Amino acid sequence: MSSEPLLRVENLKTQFFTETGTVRAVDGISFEVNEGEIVGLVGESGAGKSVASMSLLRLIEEPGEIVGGEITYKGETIFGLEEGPDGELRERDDMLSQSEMRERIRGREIAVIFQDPMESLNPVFTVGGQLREFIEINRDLSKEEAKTEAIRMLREVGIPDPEDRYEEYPHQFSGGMRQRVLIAMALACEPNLIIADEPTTALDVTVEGQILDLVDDLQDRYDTSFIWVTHDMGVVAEICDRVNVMYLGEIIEQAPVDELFYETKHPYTDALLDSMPRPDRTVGELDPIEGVMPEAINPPSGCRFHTRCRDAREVCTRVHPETLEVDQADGHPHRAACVKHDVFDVGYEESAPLETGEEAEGRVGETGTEENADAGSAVEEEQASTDGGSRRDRDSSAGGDQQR
Ligand SMILES: Nc1ncnc2c1ncn2[C@@H]1O[C@H](COP(=O)(O)OP(=O)(O)OP(=O)(O)O)[C@@H](O)[C@H]1O
Ligand code: NI
Repeated sequence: MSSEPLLRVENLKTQFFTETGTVRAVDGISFEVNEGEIVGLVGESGAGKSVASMSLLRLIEEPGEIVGGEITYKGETIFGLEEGPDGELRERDDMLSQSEMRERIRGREIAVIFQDPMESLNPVFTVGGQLREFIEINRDLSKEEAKTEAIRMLREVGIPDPEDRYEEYPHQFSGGMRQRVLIAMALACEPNLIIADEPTTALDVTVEGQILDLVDDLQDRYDTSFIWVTHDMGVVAEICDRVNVMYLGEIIEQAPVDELFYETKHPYTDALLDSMPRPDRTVGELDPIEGVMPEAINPPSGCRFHTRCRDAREVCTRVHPETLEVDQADGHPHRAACVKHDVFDVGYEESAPLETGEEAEGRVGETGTEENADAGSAVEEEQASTDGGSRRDRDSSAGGDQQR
């Protein structure tokens, strides 16, 4: 991509400082959103998708904090740190202020749609009234103009009889209709970017399909960019142009959508795809991912996925892989954080296969690992980390992070 991306996220880190320790919810993620793109953020529950989304709008609350990295939107700094005279990291001067975020960015430039419309809609006011007020405040229109615009938006997102439905309360709308209202609200200020955090998860498949079609259609017409958060690879396939796969606070694979599905480079993505219902397979063939995702408070050493990985070898317990470019597709990089790829060059081929999951329990898995022959020539050096440094020195107190 030649032009500057709309949004650029570099090495973003968000942590929660809890009584039991530091939760590294987002741990150094980098990605971009270009004009008019739908970019997926996919991963299991707890991967850090929502925390990442909220960080982009600086909506992280105590005990959470963005502790590192940079967020740039249209060349402006949403978040950025620099080293002060005392050597401490501090917020950069060019970082947008809280009031600029509130008045200029949130809603107007970057809007959010949440999973549960009932949390975003007030049950005691009419749907139309809430939409009208939102438009009135954010677009400096008169009450009458805002009402006309609200009805137009309701029609635009496929609410039948919008003049009548305008007067109704949220509980009189179905789940799918409420979600349409939230999409109308997000679109109302014609933002350049909409962050949608699992907005269709609570809906049945047919309604979900309708909403995804609607978004596709609106995206065409308004050229809005989206960050689409989901745990569902089916949704990713249907709607995304490019995808970021998250595991335990990290983006472990990043590629254009077809490339991700057909040229998968990370075993976790493979496992996610295998666990997804597909028309060419019966439900009986579904292969759920072994085990559960470990706690973000004390992630495994080395590659965080090694405890569940079919391809894990001894080296994976020691080397923490960066997310490196392993291929190109349609002018976009295909990045993956798995040392089995040659660019890592840490001795994966020579390393002894690990016994994980069912193999460790004595039942040999059908995915059986490759030849054992040359195993054992361990590689000592660790992959140098390009860690941008954290704002506070709290990192070291968290424990369980010996690999950095
Ligand atoms: N307020 C908080 N205090 C402490 N830990 C938190 C807080 N909010 C989130 N976390 C932790 O941050 C990690 C990432 O959570 P997040 O909600 O981003 O996951 P997610 O990928 O959105 O999952 P889901 O699919 O369930 O929505 C989890 O380990 C979670 O427990
Ligand atoms: Ni979430």
